[in-house]
Amino acid sequence: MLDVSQVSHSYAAGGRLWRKPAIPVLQDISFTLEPGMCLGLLGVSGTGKSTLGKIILGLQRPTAGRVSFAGQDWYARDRRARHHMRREVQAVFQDCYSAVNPLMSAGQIIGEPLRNYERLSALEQKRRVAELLEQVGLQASDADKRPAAFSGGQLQRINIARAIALRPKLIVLDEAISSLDMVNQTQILTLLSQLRADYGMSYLFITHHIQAALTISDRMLVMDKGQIVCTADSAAALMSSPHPAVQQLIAARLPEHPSQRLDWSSET
Ligand SMILES: Nc1ncnc2c1ncn2[C@@H]1O[C@H](COP(=O)(O)OP(=O)(O)OP(=O)(O)O)[C@@H](O)[C@H]1O
Repeated sequence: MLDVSQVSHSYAAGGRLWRKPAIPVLQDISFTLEPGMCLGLLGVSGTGKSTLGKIILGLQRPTAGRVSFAGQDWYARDRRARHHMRREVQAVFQDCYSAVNPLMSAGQIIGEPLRNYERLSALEQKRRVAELLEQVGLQASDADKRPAAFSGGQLQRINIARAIALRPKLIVLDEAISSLDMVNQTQILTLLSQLRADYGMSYLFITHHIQAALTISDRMLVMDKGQIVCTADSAAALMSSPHPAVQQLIAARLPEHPSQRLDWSSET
């Protein structure tokens, strides 16, 4: 469904008097994502995960390579076709507060993609928003509240409701749980797993949080300095990788007390 082929990207370095060489951020990235699958994209800060996420969302044209979705090249299509493609690929970002307009109600936020893509009567729109709110564990009566009235976890549920409103085929979740406390992280992961089971959507789950990736992903890719350095289909395969980038992610999440450490090597 999603085919990322030999994607490389460099950012222009600027420079006032003379042009500095561009800074390479991604090098020769290739992978596929099948329908209904969750692919975890792991790496420490600055490895290029968000840049890759933006390229996959159609927001950043790569310097080289091809991204195709359902057989269509994202960056070769005309504007109208891209408008249609955007319906199928949605996103949830880390900062749940800046992702919403503080002056809009939750109902307006969730209803925005429906207004853009579907011609619903006011009554039908209200019914769909109420349904979406309930699907993400909120209440229909929350539709009238503004973002300031919600906690971070609740607001991220609203962002998820907006992302699933059009029943997309793929959701790019870029550090979508990273700013939440542990209880909310667990609850949102459970919600995402449930929604995927219900609707068969695919996820690209971008994170530096190895436990979260292991919880939700069918396959994991680890990036280091703009390259994929490890591909793993199980926790055991990931945890046994000797690559320093993987070991760094593992070490970053180990609890201080040895008795609390999990024996990942026995997991499949
Ligand atoms: N618009 C931009 N212009 C120039 N350089 C950029 C731009 N966006 C990102 N970069 C640089 O590209 C590199 C990769 O950034 P990116 O945000 O993709 O990494 P990341 O793995 O998602 O990191 P983080 O988890 O901290 O967001 C970094 O060195 C960053 O400074």
